[in-house]
Formats: sequence, structure tokens, C-alpha cells
Amino acid sequence: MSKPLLSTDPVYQKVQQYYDANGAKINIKQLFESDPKRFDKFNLTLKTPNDGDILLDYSKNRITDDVWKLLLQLAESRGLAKARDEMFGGTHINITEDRAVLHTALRNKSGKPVMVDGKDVMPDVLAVLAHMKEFTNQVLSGEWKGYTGKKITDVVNIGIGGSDLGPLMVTEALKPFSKGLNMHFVSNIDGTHLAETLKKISAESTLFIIASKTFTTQETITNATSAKTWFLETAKDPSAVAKHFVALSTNEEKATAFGIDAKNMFGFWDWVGGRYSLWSAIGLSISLSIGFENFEKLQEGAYFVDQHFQTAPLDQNVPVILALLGIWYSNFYGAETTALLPYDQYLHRFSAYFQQGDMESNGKGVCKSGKRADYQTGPIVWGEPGTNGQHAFYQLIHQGTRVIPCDFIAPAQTHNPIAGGIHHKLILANFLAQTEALALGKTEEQVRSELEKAGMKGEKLENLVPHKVFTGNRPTNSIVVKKVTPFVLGALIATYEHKIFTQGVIWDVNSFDQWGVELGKALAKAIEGDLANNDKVSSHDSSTNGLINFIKSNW
Ligand SMILES: O=P(O)(O)OC[C@H]1O[C@@H](O)[C@@H](O)[C@@H](O)[C@@H]1O
Repeated sequence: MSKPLLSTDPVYQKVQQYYDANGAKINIKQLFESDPKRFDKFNLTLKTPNDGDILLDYSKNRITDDVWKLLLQLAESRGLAKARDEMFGGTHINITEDRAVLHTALRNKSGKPVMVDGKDVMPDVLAVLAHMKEFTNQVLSGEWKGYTGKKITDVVNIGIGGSDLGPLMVTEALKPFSKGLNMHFVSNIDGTHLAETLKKISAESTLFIIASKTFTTQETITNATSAKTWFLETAKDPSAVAKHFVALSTNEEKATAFGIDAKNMFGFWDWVGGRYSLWSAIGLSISLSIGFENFEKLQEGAYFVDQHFQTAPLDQNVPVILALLGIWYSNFYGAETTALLPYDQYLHRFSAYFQQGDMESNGKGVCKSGKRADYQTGPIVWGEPGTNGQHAFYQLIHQGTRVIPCDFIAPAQTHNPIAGGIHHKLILANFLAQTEALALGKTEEQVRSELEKAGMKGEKLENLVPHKVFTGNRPTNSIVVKKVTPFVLGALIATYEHKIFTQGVIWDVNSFDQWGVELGKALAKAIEGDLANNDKVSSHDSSTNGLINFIKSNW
């Protein structure tokens, strides 16, 4: 039975009415003034078994008890609990591709079966993990040797989208846990990406991982083919390829056709979405970088949050809370974007990763029912690590015309307490100051009195005052962890995955297909033909013709 449009849901309409009557009046500063214990009400702590607490402070939001009650009702009315159980239970919730969605099975540490179409998938999942472990240990111990007998020193992951962003983000985030291999990631079809990487490596000691769920992605196959050609220019002997190329894919046939030995393949399944695949064989580069034990800890962290998401009441459920706050701003306050702002240099690809995670999942204008959504769905996700962002785009977050809900992520402890820990104290001070400034702002009176104290007066003072006012009331969430460990990172990633899922359920979009990437791919194929010669082109619209012809007259 298809779900009615969100906009026709009586609870949604109630939230809308509440917003119309009160939305403009809700002021974060006033909420803190009227309730000194507001933090106690709107924060939640997850106690991990060995990696400290994870704190979510969501008190600096435009929410009251009434708003919160209504939003929780909305989650219930949209059938969140049932949808969640269907996902974990292997129902084909990806309806347009008729597939289950079970990245959670990849990190299922319960020892219990996970059934898909009447079959327990866990034996296969565990077999691939065992293969990854064996291979990782062989490479890290030096037992796995290149064709001239040298140890592997460099790993190049060739993949794109979900077959690149996750492994890249995690290996960067967990660099302090590196076992010593040099990791490289080549994704862009632009030959520069591969060419610049090849300059840094030696064929004799490099392992290429060809990561592609479908093994048909143009970028990856082109980069992999060029990498193989480059490798064979040195190695000469095609039998050497087996020592230096492995494949991660659901498509064994195509990987074999590419020339990869069946025993150097690490499989996964169609119920693993590309952007949810770092837990699968796609995580091999992670495992090689930080060791299989740490890869398992990453999975355990995600499993920890899977259990939390499945069992915690909605009002105590971190992914649900984050999701509902996002809905509040997107659908009622008209926020178009949301920023992910990690105050940790190692997390510098976190927002790029969830740009795909969120935007490819919920960037849909049509509901599962087939009806067009007459409300906003997935937000634009962006961000850079603090404090770099502060000196670039925070101006707009503080004083611009738009509402930009921000998630701040910070570790209490750093992996690099250099200079007596001063750097870390300063980054934390900046994180804390930003959320405070965004919430409370700076009033006209404060600005005026500051300027007067500085000796300014008259027209000059009056002209300057409005420019120095901070309206405040800018919503933020703060997620503070003890330290970024594999477990904690796994937990953070799963938190955002389930946030995205929850929002998809409320909006009733299929968060697990990605038809929106197809049209451009098909047109690129056609244009590839147009670029095969120097003839003038007239078969497209005049802009596309003009661009093609300009390129041809300049190459
Ligand atoms: O892993 P493969 O199949 O190469 O796909 C790589 C990426 O391709 C894109 O077009 C999207 O579909 C992504 O979801 C996917 O992660």
C-alpha cells in the first residue's frame, strides 16, 4: 500500500500549523534564558563499550517541547519503526531496483542469520571478511610479494563514488592507525588523477585495487585499463598482473574479463548500495591501511549504532533526532542546505563522503508511491573542517540571509597533542565559540556599547552598528566524541546513514536508487562519438553544439 504524500499527513499539517503560528517567534537565546537547564533536556549520550561516550547536544536548536512532541509524532505517523525493521529484515525496500538494503548485514556481529529472499546471507558475508583478513595479513606481513619479490609498499584504489569516497574518507580519518602502506585513491576520469599518482609509485611494489560494484563504470574501467597498461610497460609479463591487481565487485564475470584472477576477487552483493559499501569488500583498502582488526572495530562501531537505532525509543535515538531536526529546518524553515563541520583535520573528507551519502540517497523528487513530492526532500550537504571553514564561508552562516543548520563534530582528545596540546585546545575553543556565537548572536545594544567604549560616536557609529550585529538564532548540533578511533568513526558513519534513512522514510523517497546519475552517463557516451573526429557538430542544442565546436577548434 503506498503511503500518502507527506503534505497530506495530518501530523505534518499540525506541525505546519504550529510552525505558521510560532516558527518565527522561536528564539534559541530566549529558550536558554528561560530554561537554564535546557542542555539537560536536549542532549543524549551513547556509552560505547571501550571508546568513551559520544555526546549529542541538540539544545542549540529552534525547538521547544511542543515542537519536539510534534516531530516525534511525525516519525511515528510516517511508520518509521516498521520501515526500519523492514530494512534490517531484508525486505526489498529498494523498490525501483527490487532489492533488499542490507549494509547492516555486513557489520552484523550478533551471530544471528540475516535472511534475504529466504537465504541467510551471513555465511557469504563472513567468508568474504575472512578472505579480506587473510589477504590483508599477507600484504602487511610482506608474505604477499610483487612480481620481482618485493614487498607491497603502495596501494592504489581505483574506484569512484561509493567505491572511492568511503575508503578515502576512512583511511584519512584513521591515519593514526595506519600500518604503514602508502594509500592512493584514483577516481576522476581526468588522466591527471592517475598520471600524478603513477609518478609516486613503483610497479614492483604497488597493489592496484579495482573497486567497482558494477565493474562497468567508465571512469574506473578506463583508469584501471590505463593502470594495467602502465604496469605491463614495466613488468612485461602478463602473469605478473595477478600479484598486483585485485578486484572488489559484485560482477565476477566482468572482473574476470578484465583479467583479474578469480582468487583475487572480493565479492559483495546487489543488496549493498554503492554509497553504503565501505563495510563490504569495498573496504579492502581500509583494511590494508589500518589492519583487519581495526576494520572490524570500525564495523563494530557501526553495529553498536545499528542496535541503538533499532532499540532506543524515538526520543532517545540519535539518528532519529538528527533526522527530525533536519526535517524541521528543511520542510518548515525552508533551509536548503546543511553543513557538516568536523573540528578534526583527519575528518577532512567526512562532509564530502556524506555529500554522496545524503544527496544521492535523498535527492529525489518523486515518492515511492510514484507521486511527485510537493515539499522539500534531501538537503544540499557541504562543509569543510574547522577552522578552515571559519575563515572562508562562516561569514554567510553567521550573517547571511539563509538558515543553515550545522552539525559540529569534535573529539575531546587529539591524536597529535603537539606543542603541549595548545593546538587542540584552540580548535576546541573555536568549535565551542562558533556554536555559541551562532546561537546567541550579538545584539545592537552590545555592538553600540562596544563601539562607544572604543570612542566611536555619531553618524559613523550609527552607520556601522547594523553591520556588526549578529542576529543569532542559528541552529547547530554538536557531536563530541572522546577520540576518533575506528569504533567511534564506525558509530558516526552509521549514525548519519540512519539519519538519511529516517528522513527518506518521512519524505517517502527511495533512498537506495540513483537514477539521477544515468542520463548524464548516457549522453556522455553519445558525445564521446562526437569527439572522435574534428567535424563540426550540429546535432545537439545550440549551446552544446557551440561548446563541442569550440573545444574541437582549440584542441
Ligand atoms: O561501484 P561502481 O559500480 O563503479 O559505481 C560507482 C558509483 O557510480 C555512480 O554512478 C553512482 O551510481 C554511485 O552510487 C556509485 O557509487
